This record gives sequence, C-alpha cells and structure tokens, in this order.
Amino acid sequence: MGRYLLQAVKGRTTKESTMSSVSAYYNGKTVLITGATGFMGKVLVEKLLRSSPEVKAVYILVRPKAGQSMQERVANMLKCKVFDRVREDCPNFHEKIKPINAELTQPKLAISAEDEEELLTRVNIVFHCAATVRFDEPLKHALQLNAMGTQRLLELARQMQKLEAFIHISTAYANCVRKCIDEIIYPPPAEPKKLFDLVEWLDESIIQDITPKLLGDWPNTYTYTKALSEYLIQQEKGNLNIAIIRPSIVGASWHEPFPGWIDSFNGTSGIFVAAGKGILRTVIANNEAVADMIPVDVVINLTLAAGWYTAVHRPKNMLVYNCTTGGINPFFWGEMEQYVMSTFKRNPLEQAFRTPNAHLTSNYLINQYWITVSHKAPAILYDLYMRLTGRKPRMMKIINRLHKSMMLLQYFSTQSWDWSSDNMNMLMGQLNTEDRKTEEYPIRIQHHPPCDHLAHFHCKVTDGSKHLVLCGEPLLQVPFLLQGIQHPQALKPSISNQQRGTSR
Ligand SMILES: CCCCCCCCCCCCCCCC(=O)SCCNC(=O)CCNC(=O)[C@H](O)C(C)(C)COP(=O)(O)OP(=O)(O)OC[C@H]1O[C@@H](n2cnc3c(N)ncnc32)[C@H](O)[C@@H]1OP(=O)(O)O
Ligand SMILES: NC(=O)C1=CN([C@@H]2O[C@H](COP(=O)(O)OP(=O)(O)OC[C@H]3O[C@@H](n4cnc5c(N)ncnc54)[C@H](OP(=O)(O)O)[C@@H]3O)[C@@H](O)[C@H]2O)C=CC1
Repeated sequence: MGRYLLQAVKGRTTKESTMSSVSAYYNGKTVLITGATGFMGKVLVEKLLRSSPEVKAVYILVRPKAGQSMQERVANMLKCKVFDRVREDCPNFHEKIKPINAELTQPKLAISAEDEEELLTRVNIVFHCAATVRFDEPLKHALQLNAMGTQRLLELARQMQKLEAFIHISTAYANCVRKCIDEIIYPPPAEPKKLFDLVEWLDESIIQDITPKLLGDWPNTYTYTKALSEYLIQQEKGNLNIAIIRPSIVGASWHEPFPGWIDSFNGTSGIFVAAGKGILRTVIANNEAVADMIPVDVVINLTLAAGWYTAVHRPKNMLVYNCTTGGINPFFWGEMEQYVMSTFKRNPLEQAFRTPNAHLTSNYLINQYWITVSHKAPAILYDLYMRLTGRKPRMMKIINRLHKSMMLLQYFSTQSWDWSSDNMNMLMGQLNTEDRKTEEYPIRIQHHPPCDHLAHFHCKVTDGSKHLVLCGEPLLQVPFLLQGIQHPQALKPSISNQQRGTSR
C-alpha cells in the first residue's frame, strides 16, 4: 500500500501501478465533507469509502433537523440503499464516519471548540457540498448559507494544519447570465461584503421586495449566491489549494454504486415523475436547446479526481472544472421528451393518474391552453370526485405546485449554454493508465451515444430517503404526488415487487 501512496503523492503515472492513483491518494487521509446528508454528498461518501477503504476518517458536518438529532440522522442515512455495496465490501465502513454537529449559517459554523480542534489538527481534504439548492430560497437565507457559509468554512480551512486541498461544489449555472462559460471566475453580480451588510440590518420584508432588483439578470437566488461564493473563494483563498467543480443538471447514477440511484426531485427528476404519473402534460421548453444532464457518479468521480490532482500537483492557479455533457455528447430537450415518454409507455408507473402524454412547447399561449385543458380541468374534476366520495381533494394543490416548479425551471429548459471543458480533459489525461484501464473514475461520458447513458440515469430512480423506485420499472412511493391517488384507471405495474429486486 505504501508504494501506491508514495506513487500517488509523487504524482507518478507508471505502468507498474496496479491501483488507481486517485483511490490510493485518499487511503490514509482524513477527509471533511459538508452536505454529506444530501443527494451528491451521499454518493461522495460512498465512493470514497468503497474505493479507498484505507481512508483514515471521513468527518461529516451535520445539523440536527426535523426533530432528529445529528446521531439519528446519520444512522438513518447509513441505512440508505446507496450504501448497500460498500456495506457488503466493508461491513464496518460506518466506523470511519465521524459526524460533527454543525450549522453553516451560524458564526464559526456552530462547531464546538473541541470538535474544531480535532478538525484543525487532522483534516487533509475538504469537500464543500452543502448548499440550499432551492430556486425560491429567500435571499437572506441563500446568502447566509451559500455565500457566508462558504466564507466561514474557508476561514476554518485556512487554519487547518494538514490541509492539502479544498474542493468546492458550485454549479454550471452560477454564471448563467453568460452564454459561453469558461473555466474561470467571473466578476460577481454584486460585492459580497456589501450584500452581507445589507441583509444584516435590513428588514426581511424589505429584502424580499428588493430581491428582483438585486438579482438583476440572475434568474434566482440560488445561481446568484453560487456566483457570489465562487468569487468569495477566489478572493479569500489565501494559500489554500482550491478547485471548483461546476456540474450542470445532476441526474441519477450511471453505474455507481449501481445504475439509477437518486433521492431528490431537483433538476429534472420531479418533472419526469410528474410526466410518468400522467399529471404533467405540457412543459415549456425549447426542443432544440441542450438538456445538459450529468449522472451523479460522474460528478463525484470528477470531484474526487480533482481533489487528488489539486493536492498532489498543486496547480499554481485555482482550477475550475465545468462538469457538463453538452459540449461532448449533446442531448436535446426534444429528444428527451421522446425518450422519457417512450420509456414510460414501455414501463408504466404504478397508480398513474392518467396515461403519460407530456409534450414540450416553446409557445407560451399553447402551454397556457394545455394547462387549462389538460392540467386544471382534470384536476378540478378529480377533486370534485374526491369530495363527493368523502375524501380530501389534493390534485389542484399538486398541479399548482407543479406549475410553480415549472415556472422556476423554464429559464433552464428554454436556453442553451456553451461550457468549455479544458480542465476536465486535462484531468482525464492526468489519470494514470490504471485509472483508465479500470475506469474507476470515469469523469466524462464520451463513448456512449446519448440515449445509451440516458437509459440508465434518467429512467432508473431507486430508493433513497424518498423511497423512490422508478427503474424503467414501476414507481413505488412518491411522497405528495402519489399518496391517496387511486385512480380507477391506474396503470398496472409492468413487473412485481419481487421481480424488481429492490429493497423496498
Ligand atoms: C417529459 C420531458 C420533460 C422535460 C423537462 C424539462 C424541465 C427542465 C428542467 C431544468 C432543470 C434545471 C436545473 C438547473 C441546475 C441545477 O443547478 S439543479 C439544482 C438546483 N435546484 C433545483 O432543481 C431545485 C428546484 N426546486 C425548488 O426550488 C423547489 O423544490 C420548488 C420548485 C420551488 C418547489 O418548492 P415547494 O413547493 O416548497 O416544494 P418542496 O418543499 O420542494 O417539496 C415538498 C414535497 O414535495 C416533494 N416534491 C417536490 N417536487 C415533487 C415532484 N415533482 N414529484 C413528487 N414529489 C415532489 C418533495 O420531495 C417534498 O416532499 P417531502 O420532503 O416533504 O416528503
Ligand atoms: N443537484 C443538482 O442538480 C446540482 C447540485 N449542485 C451543487 O451540488 C451541491 C450538492 O447538491 P445536492 O446534493 O443536490 O443538494 P441537497 O439539497 O441534496 O443537499 C444539500 C446538503 O447541504 C446541507 N445543508 C443545507 N443547509 C445546511 C446548513 N444550514 N448547515 C449544514 N448543512 C446544510 C444539507 O443538509 P440537511 O440534510 O441537513 O438539509 C444537505 O446535506 C450543492 O452545492 C449544489 O449547489 C450543482 C449543480 C447541480
């Protein structure tokens, strides 16, 4: 093992090596992860523990939430199906995970002095995934978490005695006001410190009122605060070795730990579910615009590989990695519609409201027409039926929520962006022969026709905390869209639960 560690540390790429240099690098290291309870964080923790079983410790910053203590949350998280494979490979993997009570919006991240001391003396690599990804987050909270939280974490990282790399997860849409996005930090939408002062003393309602003015061309508080945090990192990184990863729309896993895992309705996932349930019939989108989706495991591979490269090669300048697919393997929303619809026709979901039949349109009036005819009218009738049969009406509520999310997403479904990917290509070149041979860290999808990889990552949605199972197979439980909807013409599942072979 020592030989591989040495090789990795020296950045050698010899043919004799029999282990991925990325995996070898993390063996023996102490890692700190924020956002580990989230969609991407879980996949990061899993891959790290599975591919580098000798990793020394993985500290995760976790807050108590929804009446659950930090310990309860972590115990629940580790039961998640995404950890099945690592559980099999290394049954004691949980012993490596060291949860730390933290709240990123609080001064000093609300970490106790004792825990802070432990982190400062031990951590070698930081992965910062925590963020609010809600598009409608009030500006004050989005700033406190995405921008100030990042600043606070940087402050902590600067004091870490053994830190080798700090990896920040941003988004490819942080600079979505530009059409061509290079792997550089652009000027921020506003001076972060001035904004922090402003939100400190201004009343919440006044901040809400002036938010559209402050956002300017930015479509939401999420992308705005992610742009600010990139700039803050550039300004305040000091001597730290930092890299920024910018994924586009992150979808279900391609291969790892198994195809199709997802546990979030963010990005396109919720829309696909609504379409598959037959509830969503019309979507504002441009057929010719690129649907830039990337599987979560590919993003995590790139993140870990970038961590290795940053720590071992210590590039002079901070590197930004655009983690996108459109430039390499473009797939368009029009193709997506056909692909998603044909998949649902072949593999109908359980208890669908109607037969799936969603269409994209870029015409606002046509969309409004179909919203009235195909969304609202059936919802009103269905809710009437529910009332008459003594049950609680809920379809209109679902439809309204769907419309709200479609409104927030349409900015991204009607435009295309060009992201350069030179750093991603460079990183691929840096991976040693063993990395390429074993494909342990595939960081881009280039040799598969688009539909091939979509077959995995769009149509397989499995388990997770939200009990989603949509593997080109029936959907089991989807909170809120499904519960209570027992339409007489509900589509029958194409295969049984036993055949499905999932844990739920
Ligand atoms: C056929 C072809 C299609 C083509 C289709 C094109 C679409 C084109 C998309 C472009 C996509 C760009 C993506 C940008 C790239 C990033 O950077 S992605 C990361 C960015 N963040 C996001 O995507 C988040 C967007 N979502 C939001 O901001 C908020 O969820 C919304 C939309 C404002 C809704 O807020 P809300 O009404 O308060 O609802 P929310 O609290 O989110 O959810 C309440 C409950 O409903 C559940 N739920 C939410 N949505 C759903 C759903 N759809 N189904 C079932 N349950 C749901 C939640 O899980 C939650 O359940 P519990 O946790 O309570 O059990
Ligand atoms: N999903 C996507 O499509 C994309 C995501 N990204 C970026 O990737 C990163 C991860 O996203 P994703 O996993 O999807 O997001 P999730 O919403 O699934 O996870 C967010 C994580 O941040 C944690 N968190 C939120 N608020 C706080 C807080 N106040 N203190 C401590 N921790 C907090 C959450 O913890 P808790 O469980 O306690 O809520 C959770 O672990 C984000 O930085 C996001 O911007 C970029 C592009 C696309």
